[in-house]
Amino acid sequence: MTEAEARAWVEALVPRETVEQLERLVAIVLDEMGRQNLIAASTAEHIWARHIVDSAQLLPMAPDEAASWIDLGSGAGFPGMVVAAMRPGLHITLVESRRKRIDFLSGMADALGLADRVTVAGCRLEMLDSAAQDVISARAFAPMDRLLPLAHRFSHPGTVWLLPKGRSAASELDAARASWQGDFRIEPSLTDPDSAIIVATKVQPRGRGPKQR
Ligand SMILES: C[S@@+](CC[C@H](N)C(=O)[O-])C[C@H]1O[C@@H](n2cnc3c(N)ncnc32)[C@H](O)[C@@H]1O
Repeated sequence: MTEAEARAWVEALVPRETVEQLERLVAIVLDEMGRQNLIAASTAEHIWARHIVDSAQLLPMAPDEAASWIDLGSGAGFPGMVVAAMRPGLHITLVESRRKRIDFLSGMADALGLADRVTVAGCRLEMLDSAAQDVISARAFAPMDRLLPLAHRFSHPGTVWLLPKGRSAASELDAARASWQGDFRIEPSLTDPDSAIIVATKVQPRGRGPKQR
């Protein structure tokens, strides 16, 4: 997907004000790159395809009625801040443990006018109080067999898990299935033929009955 195609894809999906908000997000991330390594430098020239659309492509996979979303290891705000900009009505928690990135995310939420719907949880996920969420996302955070035990306490029986992965999607899923059950599927990525998104629901440890909300 070229940068022009990526922008056109976004423009077809959201109103002009949201596109402008995403333009500000892009400018803020690129400006911060002089101070900290938020995204791989090689991807900066392709930020609309590699980061904006790569994040936004999760939205159609999330239920329309979702009201809460937690993004694990948000880094520069991908995918969580993009989702917050594109889906009004959602409350999003961005979990990030590195001080400079926490400050960056808080500043960006303020600058984009999203601070009332975005909570930056500036701590390690392991330290965050449990709170069930309708959607859990995590891009480049941890392999599934480490992520599911860490994050399962943020789920309820209807939670949708959206996990962008590289080539490892199928092998990670196989490994996780040894200890976890649920409805799992792998969706192709729009932005990279070598990548995929694991979509999961009803995730629970093997051998345990349905978890009560
Ligand atoms: C490889 S980066 C990915 C960032 C972003 N999701 C993306 O795809 O561009 C992983 C991020 O997770 C954060 N992180 C790693 N372990 C964490 C933990 N246990 N709790 C919270 N954040 C964590 C790191 O500080 C880093 O910003």
